[in-house]
Amino acid sequence: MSAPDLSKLKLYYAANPPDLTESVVSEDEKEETTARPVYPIASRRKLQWEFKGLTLWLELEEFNNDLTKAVSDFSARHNSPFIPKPHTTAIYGMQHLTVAEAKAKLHHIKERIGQWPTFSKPTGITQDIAQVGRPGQVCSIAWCELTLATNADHEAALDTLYELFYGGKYTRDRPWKPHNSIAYDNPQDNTLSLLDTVLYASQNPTLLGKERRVEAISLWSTEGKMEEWKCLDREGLAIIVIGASGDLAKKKTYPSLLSLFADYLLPRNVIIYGYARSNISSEQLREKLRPYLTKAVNDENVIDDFLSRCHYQSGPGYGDSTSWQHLDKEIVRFEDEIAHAKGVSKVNRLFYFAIPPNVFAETGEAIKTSCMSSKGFSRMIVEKPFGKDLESCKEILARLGKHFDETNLFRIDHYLGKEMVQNLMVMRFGNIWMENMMNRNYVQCVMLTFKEPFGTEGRGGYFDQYGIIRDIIQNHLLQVMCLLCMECPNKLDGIDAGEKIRDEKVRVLEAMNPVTLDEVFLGQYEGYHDDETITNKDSNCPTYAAVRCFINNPRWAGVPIIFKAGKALNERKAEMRIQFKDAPAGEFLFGTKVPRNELVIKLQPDELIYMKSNIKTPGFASAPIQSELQVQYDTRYFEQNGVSNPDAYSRLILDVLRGKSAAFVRSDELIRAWEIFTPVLHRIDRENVRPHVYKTGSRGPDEADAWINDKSGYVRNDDYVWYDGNICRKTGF
Ligand SMILES: NC(=O)C1=CN([C@@H]2O[C@H](COP(=O)(O)OP(=O)(O)OC[C@H]3O[C@@H](n4cnc5c(N)ncnc54)[C@H](OP(=O)(O)O)[C@@H]3O)[C@@H](O)[C@H]2O)C=CC1
Ligand SMILES: O=C1O[C@H](COP(=O)(O)O)[C@@H](O)[C@H](O)[C@H]1O
Repeated sequence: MSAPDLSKLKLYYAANPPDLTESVVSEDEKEETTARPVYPIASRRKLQWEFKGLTLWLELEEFNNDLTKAVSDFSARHNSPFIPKPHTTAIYGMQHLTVAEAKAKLHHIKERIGQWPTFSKPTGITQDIAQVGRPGQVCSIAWCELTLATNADHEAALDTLYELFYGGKYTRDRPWKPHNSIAYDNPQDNTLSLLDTVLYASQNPTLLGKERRVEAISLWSTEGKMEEWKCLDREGLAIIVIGASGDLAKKKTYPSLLSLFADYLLPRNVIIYGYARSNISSEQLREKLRPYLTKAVNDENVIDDFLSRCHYQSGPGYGDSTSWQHLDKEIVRFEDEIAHAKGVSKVNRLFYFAIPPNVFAETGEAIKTSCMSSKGFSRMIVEKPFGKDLESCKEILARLGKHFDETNLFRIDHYLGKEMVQNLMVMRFGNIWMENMMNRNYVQCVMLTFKEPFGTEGRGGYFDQYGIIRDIIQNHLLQVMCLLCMECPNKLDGIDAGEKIRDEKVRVLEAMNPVTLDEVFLGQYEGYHDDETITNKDSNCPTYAAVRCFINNPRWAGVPIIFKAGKALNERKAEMRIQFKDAPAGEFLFGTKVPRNELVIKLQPDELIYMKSNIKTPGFASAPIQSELQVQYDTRYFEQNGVSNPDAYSRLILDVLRGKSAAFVRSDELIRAWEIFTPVLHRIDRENVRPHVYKTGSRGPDEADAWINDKSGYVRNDDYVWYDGNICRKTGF
């Protein structure tokens, strides 16, 4: 994101700050005021204020934790107290309600207000000093805030809140002035400055450049000084990683949870239980996870803190209700502990199904009967592939659907959380050239590629039953293709945006015919059966596949779509490649065909977009030469800022915690995806179709390139390749 346009902001600095000697301060502070006229920063007095009663805070959506980070940076920089949670205050200091009464009312907010209207981008930055506060508050403080605009929807929501909490006995001043305070300070030796805040905001563009949703309304006891404030309705979280002994859990799930934890994106009151059949101890699990965690976060203290919250329980099976009852008891014990020690009354549960699909349904059923939360939501994240074919998918849908509604069931496809996939909306619909060229008039073929340099590596128990089409193509590549090829949804934001996007994806799938066997090319790497976790030593399980399909709609009719995926190949790579048709002037103008334009959107290992384009050979020569228009994310965005992209799983797990479902797979998408692939998968199994053998570490079976070129009309330009992190010609420039 570019730096915000600060010229549009109102910058407000109190023109005539009040005379501080007239401040209304609390009794105990008065003495101190007269005792110490000058204060070195290091031994600064506490703020001169005292609040009373209960307060309602709106906790706003954060972008990579930006508000929390701003609060923390400012308090460190100014040696001022840390605001316990970034917030916009909705009601100050209520003294007419007991905590129990207020809590009871709090739980009616959802039904009365539903979703609080989204706040527009901040409209100003304010630095001011106040001596007398609002009801319940006696204070003298300086502060810096991001000022938010209010409108009729916000005013109406706030009216409802007041009515709920005051029963119409208290008339509030209109209009409301919502704001996010990022720092408080002592007025006497206040070191906050407007300029400082403006500079900080300009270096942290999300602070001013984004709309924010209200994620939670929390109730605080704001009695006394800030350090004594206590959240009365803070949420806790129990995460249950099912299949904790497995490959996904160690490589992706736990490291992503750690990243969220390190970035303060998980509640501090969090506990993580692993569950699987393997008989290991919690300590053994921690030791197994540690090497993977150190790759995600470079701070041993944070890792130790995280691991101290990780526990493990084994059981005889995933549908074993006794094991789930036992786990439930453990979680309840945790809930009681934090309720007692920290006043946390709401504890959500997040169940992560990192297991093969054949045990999804029994797991869900056992959780439903024995391990649901009675104190918060219970959400399920279910991995792909969702079933093995159409029939099993429908069975799992039905069995899980009986117990969990769509708002609590998240079918994850982590490719939807990758930066370059999330970028597709803007790429496709924010660029006029892209919108105009992405159709059958210009595009020769679309190719979606997944390559991995390792084989099954102990995952044979799962992989041999599924194979590469079910593992990668039917879900990851198909999902990416839908986003790349779909029509423009009429919304990207707001409550129903997720449905609108998924409606468009389903339309693409509905325009595709089921794949037939002659549209499929299969391969298996040499030595596949040597993995001891593969019991069928004659297995025809494909570890490589190329598949051709078409999207039969006016935009794409006749354009071959190629999916290509393989394990144990020469490199790790995932990309979308759109090859355009020949430039008509090429041959008659330059005497030779010029290479075709190709738009490549690379998901990994690094994020990159380039358009292979023809330019004149630099210097005296004039012959066309292929070059590239390129954006490399690392050098363009990340290196100089010392940041990197959040990983796909972290993004998606966060979406689940926030109840956002747009990047998850809806049941009708799934059914259609299986309708497209099930007939050919059954035929491969039934007829024991033998795959072409290829060498480990190669580009795949020798015959694959010719098959793909024949099926797609793709012209490979071997002169010009991606090599060692750079695009280069093998000869010449
Ligand atoms: N590995 C990865 O990188 C990714 C995996 N996934 C998906 O995650 C899920 C799990 O994959 P992954 O962790 O790689 O696979 P694993 O083979 O490692 O399986 C995970 C755990 O499930 C249990 N398990 C394995 N096979 C069976 C079986 N036949 N019946 C019952 N339980 C079994 C094992 O635990 P125990 O024996 O201790 O009970 C194992 O530790 C799959 O659906 C996969 O598609 C998705 C994205 C990436
Ligand atoms: O879903 C899966 O994905 C991984 C590859 O994920 P990536 O993010 O590293 O590209 C793959 O290894 C695994 O077989 C599959 O189940």
